[in-house]
Amino acid sequence: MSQTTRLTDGRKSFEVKKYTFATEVIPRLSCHDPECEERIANGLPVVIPDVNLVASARHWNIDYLHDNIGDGKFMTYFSSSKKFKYYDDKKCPNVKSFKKPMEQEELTFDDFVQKINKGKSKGQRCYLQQTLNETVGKNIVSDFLGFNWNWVTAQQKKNSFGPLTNNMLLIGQEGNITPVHYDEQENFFAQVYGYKRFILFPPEEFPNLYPHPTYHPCDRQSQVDFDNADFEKFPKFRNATGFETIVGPGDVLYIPIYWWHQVESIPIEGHTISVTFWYKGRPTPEKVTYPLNAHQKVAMMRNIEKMIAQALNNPDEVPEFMQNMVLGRYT
Ligand SMILES: O=C(O)CCC(=O)C(=O)O
Ligand SMILES: [Fe+2]
Repeated sequence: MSQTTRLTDGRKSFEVKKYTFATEVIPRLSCHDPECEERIANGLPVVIPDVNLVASARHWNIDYLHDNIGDGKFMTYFSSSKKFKYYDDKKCPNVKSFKKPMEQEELTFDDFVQKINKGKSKGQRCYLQQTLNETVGKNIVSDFLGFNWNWVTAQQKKNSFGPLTNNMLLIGQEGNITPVHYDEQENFFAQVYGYKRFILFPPEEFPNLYPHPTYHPCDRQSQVDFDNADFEKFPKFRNATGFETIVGPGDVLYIPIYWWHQVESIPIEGHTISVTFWYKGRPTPEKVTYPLNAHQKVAMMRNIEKMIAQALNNPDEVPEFMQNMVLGRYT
């Protein structure tokens, strides 16, 4: 029997799996609370329950979307486990031994609904992850226009975020897990339907979470499996300490750029619906201050890794090169 612990979204309480690492709770603060503004300005996560970012979509459910979302195609991932570990197709040739952890297919919404039902009998899970685009029907457009653009655009301006890159619609089956990874964008994550558990780690935790190399298809993902952590291979994972929360309908979680996150759809409402607001990061400041912060150092490591892989022009040569460069020399 695995151990469990209890977490709350501020209204309900949920029993969730207890992992090997300790966590603190991410604060839940009103959008009118100056501390909420401060956290966003300082690049710290916060759950905001009252900003009504996607209140105009509060009636979204599978049936409504089925009737209104239009005839566009929706990228859908299929996994024979609970985990949906993202990989970049373009980087697959870089690692010959790489086995794709999930399948992907572009489906109409109608096909997606049918696949959910069929997949259940085949023991396969689905996760729809599609940028909202111009193919959506007029009711969805109207709901979209009703998002709280005033608030989110004011945040973008105040915090000097770059442009909005996209709004991703996520529809997951209960129990689906997006394993721990970081993104290179700022994210206001809006929960529409059902509940999700978020486990976050700051960029300082990079050495404890052992990301795959940048040339690897699973770049930005941790190599550590929380359900089955290999402490021999990844000893510093013992030092990891995180933050966590549960978001429910109406909640917005600010996920700062380069913050690690694992996301778990809580088994309660059958499925979960979420919408992301992804923004490019702040521009590099004209006057850099030292010491660099963890997020700037991660960005620098990524650039150096990419430069080496490009200069060698052969991903197979990167591991030995990197090891020759540091092993036994900096310890
Ligand atoms: O909700 C999920 O399963 C993943 C979301 C995520 O990783 C993100 O919004 O950056
Ligand atoms: Fe993410």
